[in-house]
Amino acid sequence: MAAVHALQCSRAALSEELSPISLSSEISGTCFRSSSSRGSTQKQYCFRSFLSNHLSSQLYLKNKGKGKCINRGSVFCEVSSTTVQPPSERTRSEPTQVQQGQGTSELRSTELARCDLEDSNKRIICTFNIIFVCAEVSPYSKTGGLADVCGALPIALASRGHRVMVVSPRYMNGVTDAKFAGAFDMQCRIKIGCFEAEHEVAYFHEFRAGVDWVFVDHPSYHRPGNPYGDTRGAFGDNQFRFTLLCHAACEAPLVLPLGGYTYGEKCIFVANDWHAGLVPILLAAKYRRFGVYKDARCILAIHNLAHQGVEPATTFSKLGIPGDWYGALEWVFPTWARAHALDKGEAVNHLKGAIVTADRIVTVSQGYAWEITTLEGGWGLDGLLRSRMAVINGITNGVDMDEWNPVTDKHIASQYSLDDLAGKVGFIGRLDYQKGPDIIQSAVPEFMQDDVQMVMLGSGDPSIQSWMKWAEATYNDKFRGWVGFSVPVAHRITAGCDILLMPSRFEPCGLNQLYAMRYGTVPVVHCTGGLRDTVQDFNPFANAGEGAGTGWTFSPLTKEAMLAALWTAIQTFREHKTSWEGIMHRGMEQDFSWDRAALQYEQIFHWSSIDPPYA
Ligand SMILES: Nc1ncnc2c1ncn2[C@@H]1O[C@H](COP(=O)(O)OP(=O)(O)O[C@H]2O[C@H](CO)[C@@H](O)[C@H](O)[C@H]2O)[C@@H](O)[C@H]1O
Repeated sequence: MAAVHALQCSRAALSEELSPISLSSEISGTCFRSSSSRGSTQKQYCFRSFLSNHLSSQLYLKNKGKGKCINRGSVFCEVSSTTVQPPSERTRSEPTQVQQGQGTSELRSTELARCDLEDSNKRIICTFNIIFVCAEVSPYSKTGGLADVCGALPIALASRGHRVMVVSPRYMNGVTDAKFAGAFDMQCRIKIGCFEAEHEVAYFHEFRAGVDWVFVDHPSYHRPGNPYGDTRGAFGDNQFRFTLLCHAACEAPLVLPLGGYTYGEKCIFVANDWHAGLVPILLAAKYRRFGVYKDARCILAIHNLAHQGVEPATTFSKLGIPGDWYGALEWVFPTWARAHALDKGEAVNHLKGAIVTADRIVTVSQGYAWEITTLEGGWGLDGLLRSRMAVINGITNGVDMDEWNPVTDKHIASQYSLDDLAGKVGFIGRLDYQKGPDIIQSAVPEFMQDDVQMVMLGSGDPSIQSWMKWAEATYNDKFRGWVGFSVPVAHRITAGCDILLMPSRFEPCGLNQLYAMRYGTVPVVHCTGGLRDTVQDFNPFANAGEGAGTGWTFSPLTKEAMLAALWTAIQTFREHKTSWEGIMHRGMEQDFSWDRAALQYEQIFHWSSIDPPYA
């Protein structure tokens, strides 16, 4: 009970900004700082990072002493009796599995077998030079989960002994510029030939948490708004801006003397989403054919297949890619998607280009790795993805344990109420088709009849934004809608609600349900993608009546199914307190640390370096 009390204490009240709803009121306490659960969680985490740092350096020294290390540039690689299965054997049967329509479970068990990382921890004794290329990275720039991943995974990899650089634009929007204050001009200028001109870019650099954070500076990154657009919509020159990023990222390991030494040619690039999609093509077309980057590899990390970077075919000649590589980016829309009779549907697709040239492909959960190879989840790329099935893996995202820690979270207050039995339900996310806010919209009139309170945070679709304002006015004592993007409010909602609702139509991984579980907030989610992988349905009868599961999943994605799951959850919250505490406990006890995912990424890097370059 003490632990649960501590958990309850850490469930802070929502912010003053969300008042006047009193989401939690009566009992206040300074609470969780003295919580025993906090102590143990922190200790375990510290011990794990200590152990992994210690192990990687020990292993390196040990093998160096035995003369087992080959120093290949800056990559130390053990020649060992490793039992890593050759990629061809490992993957031969997989496309067949999917074609035969075997279920997800078979596929998942194959994937799990491939990422048997308990074991790989013992046998992989390599360090890599790793270059992440991404359009946004937390805490410097963020609109969503891509930034969270690119801000945390590199640190986890660096703590395991790898040399890691993250390359992202230096956005100066007049509002969040101070976030880049620790990054200094490296006085290194290069000229990039693309879009019919030579464009000079500069590099800014900050070394933090063991990682080289490199920011590409160019006037096109200096404007109000977020990384992709402003209040009037997406920027019209995004293709140019991210083409520039890809070129600059490919040059960075060759030209930047970070800590006195360049990263050199022998590196592993991790190209994130379409914005970095030209990286594997450039490596092959611009560099490798002239003998540069012969030993480099590129992993494509797909966070969201719905965004592909599709532009008119005529833009190909501006990308700075040799003309004979047009086929890699070529994309033809199906007839039904063409605008008019003379429209030939010809386009270039940056993500498609990366899919056909990357050495390996990673998605952010195993469920999503399978979904993108299906007609329903492939967004037109399922055929191509099936053809590369042998090199696709799913690795579930982790959680930044420092940023999302209910024990030390500076954004949340400490008041809470054990007696407040009105279920508090929250939603955090972009207001767009993917996240299913329209399903919530359709359910709210019925849902508000119950003794519940609901808070939504997000921005996007103007019609949903206006509806949130309408709902707040209509159900003033029960509903709050916060239109905008606010990390502190996201933390407060995660901590203050009893239930987090995620009716996503598709969800490659989803981070909010992971954050929620870590904060003892119970997720109720649509059974799809990473949500299905990470939330286990509550079963009160499992474990000899002790119960099992960490939340509720519902399917199909309808108002009725969602309300049924919500009402079951709320009834459990009200009438079965012990079961509820069990669900909270099990959620909080899960290991969502990036250490686990970092191990799996290491395995992928290792496999990619066994195979010759794909393109
Ligand atoms: N209005 C708001 N104010 C403050 N914070 C807000 C906010 N709206 C969203 N956020 C924050 O942004 C992040 C969104 O995470 P998601 O997992 O939903 O990612 P997203 O769909 O953007 O990205 C894609 O990439 C990620 C990472 O791989 C995948 O998990 C995901 O499934 C995929 O769609 C969370 O940290 C959330 O708290």
